[in-house]
Amino acid sequence: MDAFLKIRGLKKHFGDKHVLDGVDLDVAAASVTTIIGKSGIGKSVLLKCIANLLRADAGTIELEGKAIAHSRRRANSDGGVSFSYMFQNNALFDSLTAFDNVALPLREASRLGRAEVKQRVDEMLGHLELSDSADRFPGELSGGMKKRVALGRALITKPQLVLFDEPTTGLDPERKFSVFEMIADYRERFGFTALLVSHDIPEVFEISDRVAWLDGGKIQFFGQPEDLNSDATLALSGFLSKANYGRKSSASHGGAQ
Ligand SMILES: Nc1ncnc2c1ncn2[C@@H]1O[C@H](COP(=O)(O)OP(=O)(O)OP(=O)(O)O)[C@@H](O)[C@H]1O
Repeated sequence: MDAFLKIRGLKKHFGDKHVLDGVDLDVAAASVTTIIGKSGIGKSVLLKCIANLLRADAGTIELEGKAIAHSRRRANSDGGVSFSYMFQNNALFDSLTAFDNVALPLREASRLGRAEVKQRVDEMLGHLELSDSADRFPGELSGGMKKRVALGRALITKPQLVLFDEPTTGLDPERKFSVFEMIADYRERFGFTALLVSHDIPEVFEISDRVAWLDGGKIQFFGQPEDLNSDATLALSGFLSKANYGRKSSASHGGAQ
């Protein structure tokens, strides 16, 4: 069966820096795939190319067999796959309350009436433990709360594909766990396909069906988290051990250490 998201030969350079140099990646429908890699290696650039926020120099990106340009960023569109993007820096609107930030994509989609928008947003804020902060502006929220508002905004339209750029960075361990749990839970309920960028190794592996390691402009490893230790090259082992993950010296099995 064809991949839900299929990337072939993707290239992107800035000046003389070839950040993506022939990325191939297949993502199955309703799966969670996590891209890992060193800081500055090109993970966000890859997500931005998929989200159509950056134009690749070469290569193809297809969603359900259609070139990405034919897909839509919002749900309920007449054609293409609906997707949303959760920005690394949240990208909330400072002049809008938490409620209005989450409601914005629903209002833009605009087929829902006021009461239904309110009901959906209230429900989302409840899941995110933000009901008491609905009327607060981003400037009045903690870093973790802003992250959760951004998560709510990414999920409120029930998109088919969600791109998460470091959804848990800066959160305390408990909140980190609850954001991962929420992504897994929403995926279960709405069946979306998720592509994440994360440095939270090994916690993110708990919800990942597949892991893709980006290095040297290409996906150098693609497989299940369990296979990371057994199939890792020397270079990948080096990356994983710096991330405090993986087989250490004579350990017989992989897994978090
Ligand atoms: N718009 C841009 N113009 C010029 N260079 C860019 C641009 N966007 C990204 N880059 C460069 O591309 C490289 C990859 O950046 P990217 O943000 O994708 O890294 P990353 O793997 O997501 O890093 P991190 O894990 O630290 O967030 C970096 O060298 C960055 O400076």
